[in-house]
Amino acid sequence: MLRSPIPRLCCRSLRRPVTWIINHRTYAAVAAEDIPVSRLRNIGIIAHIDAGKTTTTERMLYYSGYTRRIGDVDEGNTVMDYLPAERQRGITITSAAITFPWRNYRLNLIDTPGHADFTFEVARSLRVLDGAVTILDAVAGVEAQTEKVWRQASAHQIPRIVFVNKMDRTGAGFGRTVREVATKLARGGAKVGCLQIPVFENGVEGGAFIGVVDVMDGIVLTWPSDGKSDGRDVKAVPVASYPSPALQEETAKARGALVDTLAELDEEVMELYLEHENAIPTAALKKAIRRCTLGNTLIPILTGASFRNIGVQPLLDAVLDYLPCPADRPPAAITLQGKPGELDDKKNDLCALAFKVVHDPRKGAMVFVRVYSGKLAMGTPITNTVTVGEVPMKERANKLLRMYAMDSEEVTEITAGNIGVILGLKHAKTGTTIISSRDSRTTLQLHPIPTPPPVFIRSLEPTTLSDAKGLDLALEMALREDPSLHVTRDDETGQVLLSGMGELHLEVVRERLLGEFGAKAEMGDLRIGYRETVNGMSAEMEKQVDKEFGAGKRGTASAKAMVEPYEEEEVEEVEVKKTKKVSKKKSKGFGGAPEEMELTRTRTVNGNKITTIIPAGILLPGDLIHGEVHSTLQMAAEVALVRGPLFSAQLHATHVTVAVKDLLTTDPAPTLTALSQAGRLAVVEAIKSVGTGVVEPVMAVTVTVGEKDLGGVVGDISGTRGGTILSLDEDASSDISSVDLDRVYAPPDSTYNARSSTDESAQVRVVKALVPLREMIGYNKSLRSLTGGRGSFQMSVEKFERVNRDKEREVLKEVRGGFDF
Ligand SMILES: Nc1nc2c(ncn2[C@@H]2O[C@H](COP(=O)(O)OP(=O)(O)OP(=O)(O)O)[C@@H](O)[C@H]2O)c(=O)[nH]1
Repeated sequence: MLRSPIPRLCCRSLRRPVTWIINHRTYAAVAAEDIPVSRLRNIGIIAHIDAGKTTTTERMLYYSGYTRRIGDVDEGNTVMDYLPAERQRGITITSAAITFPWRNYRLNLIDTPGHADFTFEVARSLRVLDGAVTILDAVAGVEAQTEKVWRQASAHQIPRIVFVNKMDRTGAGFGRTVREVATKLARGGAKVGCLQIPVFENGVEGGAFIGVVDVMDGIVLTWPSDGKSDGRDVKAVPVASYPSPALQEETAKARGALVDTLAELDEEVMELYLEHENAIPTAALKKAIRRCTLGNTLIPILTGASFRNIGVQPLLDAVLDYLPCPADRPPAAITLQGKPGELDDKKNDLCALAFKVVHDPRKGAMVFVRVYSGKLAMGTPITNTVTVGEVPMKERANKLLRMYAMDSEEVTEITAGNIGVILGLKHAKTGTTIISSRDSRTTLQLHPIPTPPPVFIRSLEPTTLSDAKGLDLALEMALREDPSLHVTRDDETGQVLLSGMGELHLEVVRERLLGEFGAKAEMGDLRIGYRETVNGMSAEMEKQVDKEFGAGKRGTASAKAMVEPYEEEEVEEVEVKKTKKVSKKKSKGFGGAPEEMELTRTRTVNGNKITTIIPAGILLPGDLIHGEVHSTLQMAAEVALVRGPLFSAQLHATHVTVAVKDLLTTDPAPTLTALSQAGRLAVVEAIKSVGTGVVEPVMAVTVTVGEKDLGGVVGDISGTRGGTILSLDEDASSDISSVDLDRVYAPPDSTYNARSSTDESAQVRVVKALVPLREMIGYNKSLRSLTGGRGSFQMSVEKFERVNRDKEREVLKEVRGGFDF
């Protein structure tokens, strides 16, 4: 081990907490529009449900001077959880964005939900964040949803710091949690580094949790433990003068281990060590911590107890010191003309991503954007870009806001690296890329935000006929806000079917439709979102439509279609191909020469693949462009796939090929309408000709139980419920074997506080399994009786799977009724 004694303290380190006092000058400095990008931090707070994300965020707002009192989740008066449904339940549902100052930096912070039903909310926030703070409960350690959001953040290579919260609770274990981070979260050679160790009343030995040691600066930071303090009165004492030799010894060990880790990860530190031996300047080490964190090779770990107002200010410092500013991040990935590339953010052309839409009763649709390059000025005409072959939409950014959770401030521009809100947009929705209308790159797309497939359905009916319009309006708002919500209409019953990610998701949607959006409707029981899939490959079906669409507007077109089974792929793909040469023809009334080659476009939507074809030699009427014809066929196929012939369910894992056969009229609008109908009828016919079977959602289930309940829980899942156990205890995908725990530094856990690792009944075991959603009905109750109320579980959809004949019969019987979950 490299030796690194605690540095001799300079006055600067002792004065540090003074910078935690925010005054009005600091506020004005960071509110300025032209704040340098290096002083910006776009940060997310991510974790398992109840880890303390909102509690921590509320302290951050208080210490920054943004609020004058500390919001309390349990009393339902937080700034961040402002929806009535959130305050009532004490959980976060929608990620709130807030801007506040710390030192002379501006932080844009997003507090994300921890419940599995709202994972999409986390996914869309991660798209626009530069760094994240992962909060862990020191008693529960690394929980299932933390692992999930951690993986999501890893996919975007987002640098993270970990905050081990709730150190005041009995059973808290900092060392144990650090080791869990090393085994469950650290991937690809990344290492953990304790930037702090906890301080208890009796030093390291035990008593109440009162503070932390800043391992780098060698300062003990303590907070009053009387329960009355708001946490501003922090005491800073050099560890060398702190009356606990054990704490001094532990701090030296922690610092040595941190320097060791840095030397392993960072060449500069290794060189400095050779040069200075054991007196590497602290400033150089801190720079190395930043480099390694940004490179995702180091996971810095801090600790505290937000509820007791302990440890939040140093966490804010760490956000500034170790998490990236927008300029530290790699250029955003884009596609231009369907080809992948990187955004040139040095160019001053506007490029922004709409990552969230919220309907405010007074302000209307608020479109949250992150600006990646250039600047968005008030009143700018903007273009919502499209994929190849679609028509871009122009709108105007009438008003711009900077958000303070539910409050806002009007601004004149939003510059690169910043997050803000546009008011007055009618079309932009979650995932839309926005550029200036002067820019010709209308196919420039920042990577889309994928939406997960819905697995639960509830029907919805207006209370009276006159309430139908209000319900439609409310649904329109809900859909633009929440892309993980899907709405279909049952033509036969006139019912609206809402589908979503889980029971809680749909319940919250219901409350918002009826409460906030003022709809009057009855909601049916919860049902499983089964789907249909085609039984095989169909023959080519042809349909012609020859109709009058409005006075004198005749449209005649024919289309042909075929369907076949398809293995689902994860990412949306766009592909435009030209094939086969043919001779040219000209025809009066049609827009110029026919295309010489067949044009093919392929997309995956909703677990299905759709190929649209304009064969060579087809003449387009009027000024139609090929993209419009492709989009018409695409929409026709999508509509046909909404309802299968077996029980009117959404089709899944189906590849549709739909082609223009003939466009026989010269007026573009009615010709396209005729083509749309012909395309839909041809696809419906093709699906009917092969027939369909039932596919069911299969869930990834994580159950957390005590050691003594493990056998019963596993037996129930693999026996009664026909599930497949993937792993017992640790995450199957974690590379535990490659982590040498002897080389991971973590301080010993105080015997007073920590759960003993030999106490079998208290040992937590994690079961991971794949179980059909149908078999998870009533699981809440079963788990409660199997574990005496001590077990908990989470599930999210993993895949859809074809069911066998017997089960198909049962499902068909069942889809007419509801379930009691
Ligand atoms: N003892 C203790 N309790 C805490 C601490 N931090 C948060 N809590 C409590 O833990 C519960 C959950 O806290 P939240 O802040 O709502 O957790 P969250 O992670 O935001 O939860 P979701 O938004 O629902 O995912 C609340 O009852 C808090 O009072 C802490 O440091 N110590």
